[in-house]
Amino acid sequence: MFKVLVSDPISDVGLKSLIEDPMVDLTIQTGLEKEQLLNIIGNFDALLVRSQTKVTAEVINAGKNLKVIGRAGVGVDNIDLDAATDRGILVINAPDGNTISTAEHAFAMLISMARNIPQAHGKLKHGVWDRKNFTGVELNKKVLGVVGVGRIGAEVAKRAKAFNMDILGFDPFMSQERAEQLGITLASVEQIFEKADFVTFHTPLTKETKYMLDKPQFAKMKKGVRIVNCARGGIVNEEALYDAIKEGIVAGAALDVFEEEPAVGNPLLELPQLVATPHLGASTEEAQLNVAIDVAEEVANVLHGKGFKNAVNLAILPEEDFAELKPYLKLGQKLGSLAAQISTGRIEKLEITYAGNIADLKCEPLSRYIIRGLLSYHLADDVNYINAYKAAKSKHVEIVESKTHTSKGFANLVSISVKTANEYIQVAGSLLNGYGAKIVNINGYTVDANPVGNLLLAQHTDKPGIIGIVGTMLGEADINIATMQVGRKVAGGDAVMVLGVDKRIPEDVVKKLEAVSGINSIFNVDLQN
Ligand SMILES: NC(=O)C1=CN([C@@H]2O[C@H](COP(=O)(O)OP(=O)(O)OC[C@H]3O[C@@H](n4cnc5c(N)ncnc54)[C@H](O)[C@@H]3O)[C@@H](O)[C@H]2O)C=CC1
Ligand SMILES: O=C(O)CCC(=O)C(=O)O
Repeated sequence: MFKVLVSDPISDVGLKSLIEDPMVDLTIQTGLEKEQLLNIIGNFDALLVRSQTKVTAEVINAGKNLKVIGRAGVGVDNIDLDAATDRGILVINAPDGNTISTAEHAFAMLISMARNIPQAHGKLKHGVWDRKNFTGVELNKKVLGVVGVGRIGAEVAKRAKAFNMDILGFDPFMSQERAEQLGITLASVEQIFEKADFVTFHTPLTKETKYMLDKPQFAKMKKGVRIVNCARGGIVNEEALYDAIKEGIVAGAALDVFEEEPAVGNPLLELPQLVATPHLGASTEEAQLNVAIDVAEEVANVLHGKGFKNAVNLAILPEEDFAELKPYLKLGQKLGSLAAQISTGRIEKLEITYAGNIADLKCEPLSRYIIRGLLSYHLADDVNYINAYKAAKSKHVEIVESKTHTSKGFANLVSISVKTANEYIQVAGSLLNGYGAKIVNINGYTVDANPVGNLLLAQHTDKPGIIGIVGTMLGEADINIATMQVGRKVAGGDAVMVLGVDKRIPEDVVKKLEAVSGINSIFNVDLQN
């Protein structure tokens, strides 16, 4: 008998596959206090949650019998994935079932904000017939910027087309062809922020998207811009949004998500320009039924040892598949992440070459780690070891793998080339006997860098003084340089500098470094995870 606990309100019709399973003993107990959950979780093989239950490391460690955690929805930010992975507990989600509901909610928020519907409704309910203070704006012919054109962003764009809006879109994986299909003009995030009358966010919260709309970006926006965020709190910096509203840059904001939830007491709620809902994007009968069906079926499959589609972590790696490759896996993931962080433009193709003695191994598991490293920089937990090839296919990234015994003097060499719409990036790494994993080549320059922590990568002209200036600027910003590597092809030509630094370099320091004469580009690379 499998014991399954449902600890958040999840549609019971959707749970039918579990309720009717003779091998499943289902307990539905919502609103549990932390201590209550800790006391009972040890009895269960599976836990099903929405977003209220905080599945912390403490809960996971108390779940001695837990085999699977199911999230009825997309985001898994309420589940400690590392703790689950460490314990070999599979985490699955239901990414497709709430797309339409969330897109409709974002659109409802956009229209209510444009026409001041919640504010006017509130006044009328309190007996005030106010027709003077609620003049709105039309959507017709306005520029809508869609940041993140995945499942939900694409549905929002379709709806905006029906309202005759001009749509600018940015997504690191959106091709020209896909943009044309959706009637979207491809634009950079900077262009969107500068040109849009409305901006709506539909990305996950990642290191890259955290505070992507902040004070410097607000300063460049059109006066009177309106902002929608129905994705995740923290994509828009709330403090900066508050100031931008007060300064009259932002005419309205519609938020379904907040940096801290429940957002009761949030200062933004005091502003009349704010339209807010308490994380209701997926709260429709249809979405809740869909996600419940998806997650219940997947959990039942896992418990019965059958196949499943939507794993979020790497809990069940078949060890025998990768025993010999194990030392390379982290290196592979870091090479993928490095390539993602130093490339610009839509990723179109990933070529992986295994050279030297690694060419004799069955390298598919390593390729999965490389793909994961490359794609997860943008897709966060949506891509993992299990779905890596599928995620690449769904984002139209071509994967080409090859092997050779010619390894440029290294016993083993893992090289990856990433073709984007703008450029061609190459990085390579090796496991060096006695030294561990190293990045040994970046865009044709020989380097010797540890694939860990924070790196500063500068492409520059090989001339006296540059290294000193960089060192001084970092010193002034209180950033300690742990390691330093310089590579060049010819004296006086193009060169690359790779610095290992003890903490992430703030964006204002990066901007100053970019302005140094002789420095062509700067990348602030994070290889911590
Ligand atoms: N308010 C709510 O109740 C709900 C909120 N969500 C949120 O909406 C988000 C989007 O969901 P889906 O569309 O289903 O996910 P998705 O994975 O289909 O789309 C996300 C898109 O964001 C893109 N992206 C990543 N980094 C980016 C960047 N820096 N700039 C521009 N685009 C970037 C990705 O390439 C991807 O195409 C989820 O991550 C979740 O946090 C999802 C469902 C309900
Ligand atoms: O369960 C919910 O209502 C939250 C939905 C959500 O934010 C998600 O699926 O990412």
